[in-house]
Amino acid sequence: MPTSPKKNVREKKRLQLDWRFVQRFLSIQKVLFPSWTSQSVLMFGTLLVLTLTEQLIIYQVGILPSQFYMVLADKDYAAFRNLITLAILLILLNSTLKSLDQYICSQMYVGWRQSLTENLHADYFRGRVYYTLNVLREDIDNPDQRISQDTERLCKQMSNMASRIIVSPFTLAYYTYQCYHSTGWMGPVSIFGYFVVGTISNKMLMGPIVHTLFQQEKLEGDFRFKHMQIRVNAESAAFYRCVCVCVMSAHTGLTRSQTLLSYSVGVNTFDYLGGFLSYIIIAIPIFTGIYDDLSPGELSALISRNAFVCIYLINGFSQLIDLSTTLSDVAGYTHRIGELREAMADILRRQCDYDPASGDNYDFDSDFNIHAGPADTAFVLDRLSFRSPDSDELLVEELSLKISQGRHLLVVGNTGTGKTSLLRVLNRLWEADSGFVQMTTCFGPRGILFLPQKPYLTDGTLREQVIYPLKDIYPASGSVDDERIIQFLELAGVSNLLKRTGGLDEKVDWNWYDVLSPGEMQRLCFARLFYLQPKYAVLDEATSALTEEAEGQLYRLCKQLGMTLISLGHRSSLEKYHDVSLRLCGGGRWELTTLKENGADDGHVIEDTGL
Ligand SMILES: Nc1ncnc2c1ncn2[C@@H]1O[C@H](COP(=O)(O)OP(=O)(O)OP(=O)(O)O)[C@@H](O)[C@H]1O
Repeated sequence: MPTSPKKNVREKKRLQLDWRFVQRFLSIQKVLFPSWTSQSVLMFGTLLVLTLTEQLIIYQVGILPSQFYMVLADKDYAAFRNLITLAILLILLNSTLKSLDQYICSQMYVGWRQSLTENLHADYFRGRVYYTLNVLREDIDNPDQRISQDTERLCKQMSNMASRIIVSPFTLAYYTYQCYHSTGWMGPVSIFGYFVVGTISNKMLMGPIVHTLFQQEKLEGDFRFKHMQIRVNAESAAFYRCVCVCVMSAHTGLTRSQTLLSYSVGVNTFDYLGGFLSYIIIAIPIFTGIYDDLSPGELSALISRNAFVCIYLINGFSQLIDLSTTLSDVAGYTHRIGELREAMADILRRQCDYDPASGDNYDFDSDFNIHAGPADTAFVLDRLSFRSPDSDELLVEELSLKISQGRHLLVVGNTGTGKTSLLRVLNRLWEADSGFVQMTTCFGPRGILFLPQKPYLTDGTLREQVIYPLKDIYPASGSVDDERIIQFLELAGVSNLLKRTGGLDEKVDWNWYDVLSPGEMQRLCFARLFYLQPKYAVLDEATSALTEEAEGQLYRLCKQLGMTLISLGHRSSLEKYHDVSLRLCGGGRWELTTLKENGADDGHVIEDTGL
């Protein structure tokens, strides 16, 4: 028996910098760097060359002061002039390289964000993954936020880290050598020891940050979602006069900044102590008399050079420690995105027996197992039983039924008895408990089209509303189509929209949901149905906001256009447009009855329209 998706809720583990983070991070890197010849790899290589060159220049700039000490002590004017020219050239070169480095980092950020978003979208919009994630799974909060904001922040942080991480091994190795050369083993050993102590204390302070970031992002998502709900349902909320979007996101922001406070005290202390350590290291060879034979000018030059080398080495380590702040953010975002990817892969494997890692293309329609069968049949249901996701009680038990062309079916029953759920099972949004659904017609504008209980409108022009889900003007010859669309808008009773929108192709600056009344929305959906003329129209209380008279007109039109109707509704007035009635009685029980002959009711509404 298939398990309910809601029972898949995984136990929440505390997320941190662990092996799971490494696995998730590497799997995201495979998306960002798909092959050795990919653009990201090329950019990364260029960045490596640039940052290394930049480091060579920085070294030259760093030892300039020691050369200045020498020439000033010797009062060598010609050498001083040459040194000034060299300094200006080096600084110009350095700033150019730095700007190029920043440019490549920002390009990498854009490229990474695009690749990762496309990769997430590919799975999110494959089959019915987005439905399962948003409606049925409770373990993945705010998938939309993970795809938009978290992806953006992850890519931004990684691009910020990129050049620093690339260059670290080289600078650390080079300056360790230079430090050893100037101070003997004491210098590098004390700096390494200092780094180890700093790393251990940072790791301890950083642990809670990854988890708080994860929690904060979750609450940020909930916060935005609440605002979005208010935005979409502003009028209903205003009637209730009860709007409360709590300040939860601000609250966790506070918790996180408290956690960050102790952490940044650690990082700052490490940075400042590092500055002093360099002088202690340089002081040792001076006080032990190693440099006693040098003149004051030579000693100043040496101290300056040594100070640069030691401070740069300490700075290299400090930067690594500073990077850990960014790393904790990267870990938080990586967990959120990694978790989403794993959940999507899991849904795809369960629902569609498809492995996204295989790289094959997945055809959602093939998922419906369209069987060769009688051409005049849409569904054959054989002993079908199903329940709602978080319930143990069957909504419908062992339902056997054939839905065929020309035999209009009305599904009735009390609220919550499972009428819409039957459609969900037919549409494979929910798994059946047992039994079998055989489909012989495909979903889509020409096969079976659903008009859901809540009308779905796009945010485009009036034409786009009518032709939805088709995207292009259909058929190719636009003018004929315009006539059809206008005629169907008239027949559906919403031709006034043409005036309000200013034409079929005028972009409107209002939200369709805010300005159309529920009845207008339902009528507009009927115009869509007339335009698409599917073989089967599934109408889920599609006329609930209309009068019985308007309902009658629209139903008769659908039948005259050759559609077979499968309707869900409460009104007894609907019976006269159907041949069979399926009553869901609750507790799994159902009754199938044949309704009396209704042909006489099909009055002529479309006369000589050529439709
Ligand atoms: N996503 C969901 N998760 C859990 N339970 C759900 C979900 N959607 C619906 N249900 C439950 O399944 C049951 C059947 O719902 P369904 O929408 O099929 O009712 P209906 O017969 O169409 O009712 P109505 O006449 O009000 O439209 C209800 O108890 C409902 O609360």
